[in-house]
Amino acid sequence: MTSTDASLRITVIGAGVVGCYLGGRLARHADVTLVGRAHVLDPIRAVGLTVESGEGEGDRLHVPADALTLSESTEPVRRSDVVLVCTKAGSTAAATAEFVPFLRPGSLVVGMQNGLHSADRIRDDVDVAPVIAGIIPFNVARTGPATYRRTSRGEIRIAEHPAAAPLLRVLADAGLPARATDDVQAVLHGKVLLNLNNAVQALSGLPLRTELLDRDLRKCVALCQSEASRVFTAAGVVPRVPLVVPAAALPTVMRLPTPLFRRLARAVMRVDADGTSSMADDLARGRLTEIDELQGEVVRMARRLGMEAPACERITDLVHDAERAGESRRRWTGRQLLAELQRARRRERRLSRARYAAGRG
Ligand SMILES: NC(=O)C1=CN([C@@H]2O[C@H](COP(=O)(O)OP(=O)(O)OC[C@H]3O[C@@H](n4cnc5c(N)ncnc54)[C@H](OP(=O)(O)O)[C@@H]3O)[C@@H](O)[C@H]2O)C=CC1
Ligand SMILES: CC(C)(CO)C(=O)C(=O)O
Repeated sequence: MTSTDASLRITVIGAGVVGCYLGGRLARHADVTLVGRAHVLDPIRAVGLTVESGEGEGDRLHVPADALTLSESTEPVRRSDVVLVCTKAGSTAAATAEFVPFLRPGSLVVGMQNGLHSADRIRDDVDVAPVIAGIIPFNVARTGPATYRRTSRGEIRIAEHPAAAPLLRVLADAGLPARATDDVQAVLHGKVLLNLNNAVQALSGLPLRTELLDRDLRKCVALCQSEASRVFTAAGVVPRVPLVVPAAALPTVMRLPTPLFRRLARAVMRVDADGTSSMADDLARGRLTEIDELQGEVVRMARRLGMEAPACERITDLVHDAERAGESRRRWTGRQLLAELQRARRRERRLSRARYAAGRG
């Protein structure tokens, strides 16, 4: 532990793959409590928590169970300096309602979820403490009952706030590159651009690496990204993509459509052969996904601006279909999914020509 921040008390609300990875890395440098479900905490109670990055032996940490506080109730928030909210978007409101009664003035709440509005929504329900956004740019996978592996790289971003300084210090002590950002909206939008890949990967049912090696699936992601980029530009946002990735040469098979896609691919190509996105994980476990915060958010923004985002809209519908279908959901090949998105775009172009003609007639 560092002498300065050893006493920083951090509670993770929603200890799943991201929360356990962060908690495990931070445990030697802060007083960490993981609040989560029994199916996640019991294996940790039994054997301790292991976190690794797959980047060498030295990067594997074992945290004995008694070096953490593990709780199924949010009551430990009562003594927290920092609360990291790591639930999925759909569980955030309920989780916030559970921890807010224990929140003490002077603590800091950080919403770590993907999507644009997580911190804003938490802030609506919190009046005793500042609530800021944090962005996790890397992917984490559960590789054993109590083992969590970071499968790609990137620097955590935390919205600039004076109360965030101790958190940034312990993240650095824990070897988790992290930086304050003065334009968190730009980074949140940049992260959404990367996460547009999640739905394509989840619909394909392929591991991330295999998905990114499929030319047609890459085109599907690029279609969504180009729609989103147009919408974000129209909204006056210049997204900052939160990736710090060495410019490693990509496999030659990957002739990639956009510079943005190349950045995603460089990060993800370092992923384990069978790494998947958080959305695939949700579908596999029969849970609702975060699609409404990703492609769904692009569609909502587009509508507000009088624009269309047909590929994002079609993907949103397909992921909702997959949520409903459960195990019998369709696994889309690249060719099928690309044809589906191109059809949606052609349909939209026809409609827009008809609207234009009707407007002139
Ligand atoms: N996985 C990844 O690699 C990345 C994920 N993210 C983002 O981080 C966020 C978290 O993702 P991830 O870690 O994958 O999600 P997980 O589903 O793995 O973890 C969330 C955990 O929180 C639990 N939970 C929900 N509500 C409560 C509650 N009220 N009290 C206690 N526990 C609760 C969930 O249980 P239950 O399932 O029972 O609801 C689940 O176990 C998401 O927004 C995701 O998009 C960002 C970057 C990478
Ligand atoms: C895998 C990645 C990087 C994008 O698909 C991700 O951020 C996630 O799993 O949420």
